[in-house]
Order: sequence, then C-alpha cells, then structure tokens
Amino acid sequence: MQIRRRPPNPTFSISHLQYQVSVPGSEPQNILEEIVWHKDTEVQRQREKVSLSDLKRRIEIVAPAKDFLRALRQGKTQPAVIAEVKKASPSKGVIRENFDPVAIAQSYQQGGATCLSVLTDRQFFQGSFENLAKVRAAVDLPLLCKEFIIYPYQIYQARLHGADAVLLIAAILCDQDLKYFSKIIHVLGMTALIEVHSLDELDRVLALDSVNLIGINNRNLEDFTVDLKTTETLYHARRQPLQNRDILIVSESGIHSREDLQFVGSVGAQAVLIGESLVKQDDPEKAIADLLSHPHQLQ
Ligand SMILES: O=P(O)(O)OC[C@@H](O)[C@@H](O)c1c[nH]c2ccccc12
Repeated sequence: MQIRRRPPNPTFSISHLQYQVSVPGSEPQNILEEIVWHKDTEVQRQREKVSLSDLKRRIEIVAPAKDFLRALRQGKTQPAVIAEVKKASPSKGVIRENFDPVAIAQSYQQGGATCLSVLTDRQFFQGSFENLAKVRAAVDLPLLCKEFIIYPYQIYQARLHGADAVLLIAAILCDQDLKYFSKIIHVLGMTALIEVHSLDELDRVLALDSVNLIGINNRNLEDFTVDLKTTETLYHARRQPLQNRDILIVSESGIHSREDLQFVGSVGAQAVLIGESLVKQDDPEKAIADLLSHPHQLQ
C-alpha cells in the first residue's frame, strides 16, 4: 500500500477549540491520496445520517445480487465487455455533457455489453449511488459499483443501491482489509473485483484465498499515465498461478479501438472495462457494437 489513508496533520482539541498542526508532507502526494482523504470525511458524514445498522436492515428487502463473475465467464463476446457509466474523471474533466446515466446504460446493453460499471464517487467523478439505483431499475445486466472503498459501510451502500459486484483497489487497502472486505462482499452475495497496477500488488492479491476476479488497471492512478502493456506484463509474470486457480482477468482503462481490445484479449484478459471511449460517443450503442464487430464486417 503506497498511499496514506489519512492526512498526517494531528488535530488537537482544547476545550471547544480545535488546532490543526501542520506537519511536513501534509498535502496529498497524488490524486489517489487526495480522493481517499476526501472519502474518509465523506463516509463519516454519511454514517452520521444513516447508521450501519440501518443500512443492514434496509438491505434485507433488496433483490439478491446477480452473478457478475458467471456472466463474465459466459461472456456474450470474447473478451467480455464491462461498459462504464462515467460522466467525468480527474484526468479528463467532464467527458460527457448532457449525461443521462440510464440512457447510456440502456444503449450499452443494446450494443452488446456483458456487464456494466457505474461510478458512484461524487467529488472526483460526478457519479452517485442514485445513478447506480436508477441504472439497476432500468437494465438487467450485472452491475459493478465503482467506488473508492475504504470502509465496510460503503459495501453495504453499494448493495442497497443494487450492486452485484464491488471494486476493491489494492493500492488503497492493506492485506487485512482486502481479505475482510472481500469476505463481506461474498457474504452479501456479490463478487469482488480486486484491482492491481503493479506486480507487487498482484502478489499481495494472489496471497489471499478465494480470489476469482482480478482487474489489471492500465492507468497509473498516481499520475494518470496509461499503458496497455501493463496487462501483458503482469499476466505474463504470473500466468501459472492465474491459470491454475482459474482467476479471470479484466483489463481496465485506456481501451479505445478494436485493436486495443484484441491486444489485451491476446495477452490474457478475458474481460475488459471500458469507460471514456464509449461514453464520449454520441451513440454509445453503435460505439460498443463497432468495437465488438469483426474487422471483415466493417464498412
Ligand atoms: O475511461 P477508461 O480509460 O476506459 O477507464 C475505465 C475504468 O477502467 C476507469 O474508470 C477506472 C479503473 N479503475 C478505477 C478506479 C477508480 C475510478 C475509475 C477507475
């Protein structure tokens, strides 16, 4: 884990006064740290409004989760496509004005996506749990909740709003949290997609039991550089354990063309996660159908 979960500034309270002591390194080192620090206060605030036990009670009447992993294994296409409903990102700003999450999700379903991913982070991606719930009500495909999970509370929020799978980012969670959070996701009937970006993170994840779905993020979340070879390098380095344990690999980010799709498919990815290149098209249905069509079917 390279990031610090909280700012190093200790806050002292004397009577009713609060003093913040500034220490060196009190600014976030990178975007991932900034997001996680913000998330920490955001979740504390939400917890004050709705307690964890309330969330757990509300979940009891939610329809059971769909099998995200099975859908990917039986993928409509090879590789299977997880299409992402994403309005903005810290690296690109607003990707799509006139953003209608339900219309986009429906066109992805029509165009041939196997599963969908819905960004729920508000501050940095302009997403929301409301979007997740709206998409859940409008499409049948299994849904991934794309969130920066640092507390179990958020996993229950995801389930409440209709998620079938939840992203866990290895770079922001220690081994114990990865293990514990995966267990909660499983107990709630959902699938954990554990995201890695380096060999070190992949090895940490492979050291856990019962891992069946790993995302290799081609984007470095610390500086936003994208390199599709990340999928090739990591898969190649650990091909044996990945194959022996029948772990399904999702290649995430930076996929813009059929060539990109074929490349990551040829180096071991059985599924891909695509956001920006689909969301920015006027007709996302056509965009996804084009991406999935074979070259000889063009024109
Ligand atoms: O828009 P792109 O480059 O196709 O990427 C989609 C997805 O992989 C990306 O949104 C993503 C991958 N891991 C994340 C973690 C948090 C937020 C977002 C992400």
